[in-house]
Amino acid sequence: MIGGPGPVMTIRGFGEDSDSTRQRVTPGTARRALPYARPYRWIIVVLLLLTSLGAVAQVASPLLLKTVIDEGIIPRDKGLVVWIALAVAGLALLEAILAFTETWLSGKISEGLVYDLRTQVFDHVQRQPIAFFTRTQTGSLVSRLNTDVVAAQQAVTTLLSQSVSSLLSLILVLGTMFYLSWQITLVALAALPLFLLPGRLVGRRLQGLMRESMQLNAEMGTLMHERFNVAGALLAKLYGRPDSEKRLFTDRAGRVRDIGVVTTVYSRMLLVSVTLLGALATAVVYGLGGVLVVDGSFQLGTLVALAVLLTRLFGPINQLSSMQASVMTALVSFDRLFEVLDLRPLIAQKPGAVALNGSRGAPEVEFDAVSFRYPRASEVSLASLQGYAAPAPERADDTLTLDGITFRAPAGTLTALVGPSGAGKTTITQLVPRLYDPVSGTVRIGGHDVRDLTFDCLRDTVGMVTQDAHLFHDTLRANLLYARPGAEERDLVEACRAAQIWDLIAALPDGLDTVVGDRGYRFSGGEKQRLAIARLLLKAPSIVVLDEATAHLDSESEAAIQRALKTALEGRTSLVIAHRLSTIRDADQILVVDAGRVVERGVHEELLEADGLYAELYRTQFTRQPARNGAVPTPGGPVYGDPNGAGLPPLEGMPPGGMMFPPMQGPPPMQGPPPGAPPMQGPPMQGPPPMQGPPMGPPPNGGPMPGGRPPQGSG
Ligand SMILES: Nc1ncnc2c1ncn2[C@@H]1O[C@H](COP(=O)(O)OP(=O)(O)OP(=O)(O)O)[C@@H](O)[C@H]1O
Repeated sequence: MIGGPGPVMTIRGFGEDSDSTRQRVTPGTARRALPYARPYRWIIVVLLLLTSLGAVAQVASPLLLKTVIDEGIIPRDKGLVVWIALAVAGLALLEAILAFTETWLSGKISEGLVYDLRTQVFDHVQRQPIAFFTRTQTGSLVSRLNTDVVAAQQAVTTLLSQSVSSLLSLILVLGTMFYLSWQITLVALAALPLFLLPGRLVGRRLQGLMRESMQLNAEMGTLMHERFNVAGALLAKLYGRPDSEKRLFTDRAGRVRDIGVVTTVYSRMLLVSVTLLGALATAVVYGLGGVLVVDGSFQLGTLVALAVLLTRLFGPINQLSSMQASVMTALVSFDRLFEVLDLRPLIAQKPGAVALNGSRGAPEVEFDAVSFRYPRASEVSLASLQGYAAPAPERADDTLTLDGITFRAPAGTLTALVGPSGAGKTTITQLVPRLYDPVSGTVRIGGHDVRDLTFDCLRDTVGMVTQDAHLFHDTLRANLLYARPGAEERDLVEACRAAQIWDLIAALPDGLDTVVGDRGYRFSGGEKQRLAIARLLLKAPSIVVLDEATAHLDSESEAAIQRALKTALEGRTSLVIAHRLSTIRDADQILVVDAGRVVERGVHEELLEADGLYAELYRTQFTRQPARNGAVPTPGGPVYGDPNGAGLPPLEGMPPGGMMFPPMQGPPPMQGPPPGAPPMQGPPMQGPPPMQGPPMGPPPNGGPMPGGRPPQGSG
């Protein structure tokens, strides 16, 4: 959610959305919640026994009080007084032991429940497809795992520790009172329905308030989450204004405060009304009982015992009536958790899914008439997790993002995807590891429909490096081991070396134990991508899906990434969203994607010759700078660095192989001097600094491009 400049933007959050907050608890929620107590049934049985024993102890002490007054103090029997005093002390000790054991047992149950619910929800959420996460607010999701889980647990604990003991206390206290004085007990019983009324009335209101409060807390959490991660903080620093940011937060925190006040008032109202009723009933007992004692039809000890019993009668009633309210509010939390648990992952592993035979080398990737549209929010997520209430019902947009994509990427070859922005290149690559499923057509790996393969197999087979490679806020080592937990130190070093990042890591004081900042913000874009390549190399997948960085990199990083990629793609079936000249030149096939379709396909020269979209893209994307003297690379003409064009001079204005940028004004920089030329002193004039790494110019012998793709089978 974004706070606009100036006055706080009106945000249609869930606080104002009646549907999501006033919604009643789904019928059957309580029945569904009960099985969560099943694993603890034996502890629950012991707990119930102990609480029942506690209830008996509660009734025993007023009876001892009556005995000590009527049979010990008034008849002056010192021996009996001492014995009863000892019994009271023993009873107090027993109650203390019971209370301690009950707390321990109920703690075991409640924390166990929190653990069970959290792990279940976490596991369920992590199985959701990527579309779920693109639609969901992280803060709201985290709130479900924190606040709702705890609220749900509190209800179960309250129910367990209070329900049986309160009910038993009520019965025992009433029975004892009846035995002592049926008249006074009848008066107390007459007041009983009054005690249940506030719980019933306030409980409903509390339920609504609870749901709203949870949602407002989640909104506040989301805001903090969004603003305090590095990307959000950066955006806020660059575009946000501290005052409007503060106002936005103050607004949300204010709503949390307001609802907190109302909730407290309602909860307190419940307690106060029950206490008031209790006090009124006690007054009746004092009045009625006192008159009976004065009349001599009642003993003093009995009146004292009745007064004490009465306080123990209202305690359980109070608990029972507030329990009703707390269970009702807690059902809201269970309901909100079940809502998440009921969300069936749109992409799931098929029963009987198979794994590929890993020993057969890199498999082929095939798209067969694949069409795709991004799932609608309602298909993958929950309105209450998306943070905004949709202003209107979601538009049914059935426009296809991909329309009938068909191609084969033969085993061990490089397929480059090029096309205008928004054409669908990333979408195509996301169908290979099943981040999404097509709406029609089939994506195959090694001849198998990807929907028939196990998730483990897909994870092992397909490695993906995105432009903005994510790193966890942990050590470099932990980030690398995430791809292959069992990797040894030398494997890590080797992968880092191959990814051209080892020198940098070795130079850090803590080496591999350096902690990466939030989302890898400690490293530059180029460094992060090389770390991601190292992670990919550790995983050693047989299919590589790569989105080349579009960012301008200095020539050194560019060359380093290129070398890293050379290793990463070697001997693997690769699908690369190409932004580099060297990639499209070295590609075994280029697919030109436009508006969700493959509009051209072939190799570089063929496509240039066809003078279609590719030739246009080539001129605009790959050779941005107008050439010297206004010349542009000639479609179909000789290509600098082309193995077949050995010895041909570079096209004017075109950077040497592997370099998309920068534009050249002078002769192409070379790492080494051209054959026969005197060694170059200093950087070349007017051009970018000389490249480190593989020479960027055409090889003198007309062989394959250095830094480019090795000949088939070399890996
Ligand atoms: N998660 C998503 N939900 C809905 N639509 C999406 C989603 N991701 C992408 N799109 C849309 O799908 C279309 C294709 O996007 P895609 O990212 O595949 O394009 P691209 O060719 O990779 O573009 P670029 O070169 O700019 O990265 C775009 O119109 C985009 O707006």
